[in-house]
Amino acid sequence: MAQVLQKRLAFIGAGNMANAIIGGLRQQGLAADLIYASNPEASILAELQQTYGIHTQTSNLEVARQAEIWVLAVKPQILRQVCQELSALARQQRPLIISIAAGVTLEMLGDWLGAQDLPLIRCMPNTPALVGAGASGLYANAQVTEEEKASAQALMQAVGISLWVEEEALIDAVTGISGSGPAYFFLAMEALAAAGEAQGLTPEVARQLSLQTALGAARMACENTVDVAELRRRVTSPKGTTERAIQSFEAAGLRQIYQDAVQAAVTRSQELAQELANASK
Ligand SMILES: NC(=O)C1=CN([C@@H]2O[C@H](COP(=O)(O)OP(=O)(O)OC[C@H]3O[C@@H](n4cnc5c(N)ncnc54)[C@H](OP(=O)(O)O)[C@@H]3O)[C@@H](O)[C@H]2O)C=CC1
Ligand SMILES: O=C(O)[C@@H]1CCC=N1
Repeated sequence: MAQVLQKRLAFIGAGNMANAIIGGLRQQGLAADLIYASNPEASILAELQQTYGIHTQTSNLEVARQAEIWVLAVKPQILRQVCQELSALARQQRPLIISIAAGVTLEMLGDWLGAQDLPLIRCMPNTPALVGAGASGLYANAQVTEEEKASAQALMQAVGISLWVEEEALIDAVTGISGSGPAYFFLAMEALAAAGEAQGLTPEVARQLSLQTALGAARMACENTVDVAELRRRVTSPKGTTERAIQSFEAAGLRQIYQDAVQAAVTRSQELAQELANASK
């Protein structure tokens, strides 16, 4: 965090993911004065300004001009246009540019920014950054210095864990596991609460039991040195209730369901890259 504290950050695009990172950074005590954000919609910026006290502008260029680190946080389909808008400034100012867009490769970013020799990082964060429990994967191009890597690492570590991957293509895997992953667990919580209602619990009791169980299990898994499979076994009494439930999950092919779902997300990330490459031609 100390490294990042000295750098000004510009978030280009202030939607869900930028909000989560900014909120997490503010909660961790990063000075509001060091954070800038741009978005076309002024009302979104007014809310951000009010909640977090950061600098906001509708102009991407104005915000980018202020910062040493740019976080490109627009939808993949908008990123080309945004990069082209920022390309001259990027070449003149040479900030560290971190893209969080799913599917957009470093090569595409370089093309769109008009230079392949800019320091670029692909980062795949997730929304639990908002509560300091994010998980990010990072990959840097050869132009990124060790000091810049440390800044990116410090930035993302301020809002959770941050891990480097060895090949750029593995960012697609990170997207399928942790980028999209919070939604998988939210779905599990929804489904467990619905099952509770089906068993006669009130919606509120079912919701609270489902959420607290998810929180408790996640905390035990993260805070314990014991393997998760062993934690599961400790809940599963021989001939007891959990055993029946786990048998039901296994019979329904839950492990394969996870493999297929992650593969679907990874494939979509690769498809996005292809679609964006085709659109650039
Ligand atoms: N949401 C998530 O959990 C994760 C998202 N990501 C990646 O983060 C990126 C953003 O996703 P997310 O936050 O969900 O999307 P959002 O749509 O919530 O945020 C994108 C923001 O960019 C704004 N925007 C649109 N055009 C421009 C422009 N020309 N210049 C500046 N800002 C613009 C949008 O404004 P408006 O709404 O007014 O158009 C919107 O507020 C994506 O590339 C996604 O792949 C990565 C990891 C996780
Ligand atoms: O759904 C998406 O495409 C983005 C990327 C990872 C999470 N949300």
